[in-house]
Amino acid sequence: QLPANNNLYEEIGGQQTLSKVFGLALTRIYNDPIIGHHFTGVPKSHLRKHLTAQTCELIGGPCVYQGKDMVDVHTDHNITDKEFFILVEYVQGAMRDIGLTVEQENQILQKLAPLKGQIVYR
Ligand code: HEM
Repeated sequence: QLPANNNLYEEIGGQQTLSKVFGLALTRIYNDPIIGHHFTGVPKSHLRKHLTAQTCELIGGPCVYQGKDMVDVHTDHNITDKEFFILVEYVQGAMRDIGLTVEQENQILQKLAPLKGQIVYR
């Protein structure tokens, strides 16, 4: 682990908070009638771990994402723009429900948004 150095990461309560956010978001995502089917056979704990580390790293926390390449894991799913936004809304809703401020929410979403090009189907 690298030393922590980021205000946003510290401010929200670090990995513990991120893990709660993704735990809640993934429960909802796995049950969603439109996007839930993509996750059949994918252990929730696996995604939770990787999403937490990836987001921690993106907001300057002391984590190194050790999951697979974003294009490689998503390409076979032919994910649409609409599906992407459905998932992001669950992440946003979970941040709200866990108690992050709208400003913290937006700062985190701004870091996730640029990944869209690697996730949606072209
Ligand atoms: C900001 C949006 C997203 C982020 C940050 C993200 C991130 C990730 C990460 C970190 C993994 C784990 C990689 C690994 O296994 O090493 C993953 C896997 C996966 N993602 Fe996403 N993802 C996003 C959007 C989506 C969307 C919109 C869908 C589908 C509707 C989706 C479907 C999947 C599936 C099905 C897997 C598992 C693939 C497999 O293990 O074969 N993702 N994603």
